[in-house]
Amino acid sequence: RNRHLSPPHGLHECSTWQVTGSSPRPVHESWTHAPYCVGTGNGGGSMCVFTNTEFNSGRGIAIIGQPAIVETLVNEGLLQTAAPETGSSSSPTKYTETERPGSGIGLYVKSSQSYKAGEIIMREYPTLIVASGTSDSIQPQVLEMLRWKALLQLPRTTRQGIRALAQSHVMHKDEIEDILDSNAFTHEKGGAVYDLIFPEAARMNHNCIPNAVTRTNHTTLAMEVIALRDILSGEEIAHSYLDPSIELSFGERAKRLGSGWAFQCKCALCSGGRTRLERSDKRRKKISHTKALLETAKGDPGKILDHVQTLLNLYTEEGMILPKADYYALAAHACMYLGEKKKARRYSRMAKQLWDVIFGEGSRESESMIEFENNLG
Ligand SMILES: C[S@@+](CC[C@H](N)C(=O)[O-])C[C@H]1O[C@@H](n2cnc3c(N)ncnc32)[C@H](O)[C@@H]1O
Repeated sequence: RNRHLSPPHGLHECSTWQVTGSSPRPVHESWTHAPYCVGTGNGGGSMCVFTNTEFNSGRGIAIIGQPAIVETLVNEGLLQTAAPETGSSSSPTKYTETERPGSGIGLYVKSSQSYKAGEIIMREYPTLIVASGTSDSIQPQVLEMLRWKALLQLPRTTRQGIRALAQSHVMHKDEIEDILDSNAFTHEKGGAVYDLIFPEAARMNHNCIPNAVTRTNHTTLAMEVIALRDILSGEEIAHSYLDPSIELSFGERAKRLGSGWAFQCKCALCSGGRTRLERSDKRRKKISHTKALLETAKGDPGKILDHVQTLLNLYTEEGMILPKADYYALAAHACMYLGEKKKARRYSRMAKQLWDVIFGEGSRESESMIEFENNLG
């Protein structure tokens, strides 16, 4: 499916971002329009459009899905807004949308502004949700009609914002389907998959060496974009549409981005010339090879530490930040087995620092490193 891939395992989990507010309102009071339903023809089920135009200070939200799934989402707190979005007075933006040839609109840090590693760049609530299974259990024309119904029920500004998003214009696709394919973020929750439209976050371009990462709140399905490293004035804010924990060569990335999103990548690495690309491909191959060696080193902390240090150096040279967290943690454990407490503590802190960024402070991953340090004595 042509979607922003799910972030690497567990990345969507956000255990620290607590939702405040009262208990959810009854489901029947949640919508400003009567739910619009069609039978799916599969065992008498139905697929509906649920819309609340007042949600999120009048930006609105429309959801396409089976009533039971949507009811569960609402009961779990979907319609509670937990924290201000960026762009509000309490959270002004330090980035701006700029159009550049080759990659269209992207998000760039404003002049004399910057982000620190771990800083929240953007927080946004979804405006359109398509619940999983929807496309498998319903005729394409009916689904197309439901998508249009959902869009047309949204407030005009929101609708215009969604229709202004990028499209691939390939294969005479339906407009809304094309917008979803080019812009939706996928989130998994309770065995279901949701395609989510965040009109602002959707302006983020792909980069093969991302400086930002996204995480989605499990309850509200709001998305946060976090700086993976310091991002300076004028720099583009970009995340990876591909799973950054897999080292793909330039050719493989080009193939996946072409078939998934129908574009040729113009990020600094991909347009940086042959020498740079060849070096990167070689390094990524070496990373894969070292990972394979690591698999064979099980039970030998000395060897594990050697391979992990090689990997960490290669990731640093390549500018890849996200995959390092797991290896910092592994290095910490290897050092502990080798009796090198000081080094173990250092690696453990590096793992925690990165997991704080990726999953949030207080996340299971970050807490595990605190426990590790406590057990070190
Ligand atoms: C989610 S949108 C990103 C925002 C988009 N540039 C816009 O103008 O709204 C995805 C589309 O942006 C373009 N794009 C994203 N990353 C790119 C990159 N690294 N190089 C070239 N085009 C890119 C492609 O057209 C892609 O289908």
